[in-house]
Amino acid sequence: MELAEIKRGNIITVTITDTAFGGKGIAKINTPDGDYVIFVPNTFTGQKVSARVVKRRKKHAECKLVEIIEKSHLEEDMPFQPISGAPFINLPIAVQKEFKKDTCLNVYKRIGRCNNIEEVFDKYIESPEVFHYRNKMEYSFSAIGYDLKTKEEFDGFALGFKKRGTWWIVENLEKESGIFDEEFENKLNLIKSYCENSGLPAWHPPKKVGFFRYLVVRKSYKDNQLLLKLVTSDTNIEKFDFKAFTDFVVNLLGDRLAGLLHTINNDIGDNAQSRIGDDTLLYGKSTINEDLLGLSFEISMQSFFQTNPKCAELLYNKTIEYALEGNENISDGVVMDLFCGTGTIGQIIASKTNAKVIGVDIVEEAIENAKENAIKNNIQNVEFFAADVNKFLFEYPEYQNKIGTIILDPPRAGISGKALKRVIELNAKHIVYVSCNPATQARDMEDLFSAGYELKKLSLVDQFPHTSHVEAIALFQK
Ligand SMILES: C[S@@+](CC[C@H](N)C(=O)[O-])C[C@H]1O[C@@H](n2cnc3c(N)ncnc32)[C@H](O)[C@@H]1O
Repeated sequence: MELAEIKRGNIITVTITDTAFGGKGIAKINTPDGDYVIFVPNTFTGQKVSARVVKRRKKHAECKLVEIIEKSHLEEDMPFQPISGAPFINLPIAVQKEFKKDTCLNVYKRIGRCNNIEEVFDKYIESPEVFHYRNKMEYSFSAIGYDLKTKEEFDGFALGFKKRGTWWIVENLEKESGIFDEEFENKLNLIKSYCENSGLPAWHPPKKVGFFRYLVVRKSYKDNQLLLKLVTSDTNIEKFDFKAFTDFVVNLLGDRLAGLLHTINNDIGDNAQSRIGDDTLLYGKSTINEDLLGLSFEISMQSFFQTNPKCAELLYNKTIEYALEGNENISDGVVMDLFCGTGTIGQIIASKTNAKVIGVDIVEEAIENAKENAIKNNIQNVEFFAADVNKFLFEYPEYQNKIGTIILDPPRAGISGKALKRVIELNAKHIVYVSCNPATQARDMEDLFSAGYELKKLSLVDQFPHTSHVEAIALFQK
């Protein structure tokens, strides 16, 4: 290929020769000035792909994957429908492990300037279940579909996942994806047909009109039950028979249906906000139960709960091991569980020690769940606050020098600079930093090192098989 073909908007064909952190495939063009590098996310060494150029720079270009033309020699055939959320499902798990481990450790060296990462690296924890491991899925409706057989777009009614690289086209899920509940996904087509036959239209993302928007499903592995939420706009809502829809879903899922919710959302964006709104309970209950490490958790639709619960037990075991390591006097100080979600980590620590534990999360529903869960688990030495972490630490300066241990588990974007500064001011001796994004965790390492913390141990957990994502647990001490 010629360098002249690398123009914004052009579709190019390249062979991937290497894979970088985050599942970014790399292709190269030889030029008299050295290699020109082309990045194509969600591709792997050995694949021949077509990709759209989205950014052209002097030495490299960023592209979006359009299609995989030829599989990599490393890939195997799988009986699942390929979806954009599981781009590496055809790669053996051992190959995924090697690339995740190598690229993550490299990020800690490059961004975190952590030159002894190999020495402090503790364990790569594999997911106990490689397939059907997720406990939550979000399916989109769209009036613009993509037929996987004819490889053509169609106007009509689709329910499934977004086509790679688009926010407006949906590929119908004709058979299960291999990462969520097999029985449910094989019935999704029936839900799609029911909705389509109602005569109301699927959402048209570019025009921002239509009725059916999302179907969100949460699964309890403990009870083998499903909690569903249908998100619609309110356009012509009076024409939709919710009673008949409820009867249909009850009939379809039988005892497996824990509850069915409906949410109206007229938000024109295509973000997480578009899935939330005031819920109406159409059937059953609005929460499901899950057991983790002997504790019981009630979870609502909005509350964060680790998406791979069997692997989360291993993640939490390692987190607790790090929190207790060289920390015999943990019960003398306060333990803070920042970004606590439904309070899982805080409750496990509280159940194993006499320490006073404080949990903070911004989602009020999650904190409500956390409080109820603590009562249910008969844990008294824990207190939960619904607040922004930064504001909470600002409003409660009295905790400074009283905190022995901090657990940090921020969302993918990481902790804000301001909040990290406040965490550092708390002057805790032990920080266990759990992260679903090693890049932002590595970024924050520099500040922790400058504040006198040393990275003692780091483990990676394969919470998300078949994606480029990996969870990391780092133990810092001073
Ligand atoms: C990765 S989850 C961690 C959840 C929990 N530790 C667990 O394992 O279940 C990140 C959490 O951070 C919360 N969050 C995001 N931004 C926040 C903020 N500014 N202040 C407090 N919590 C926040 C989210 O609601 C979410 O529950």
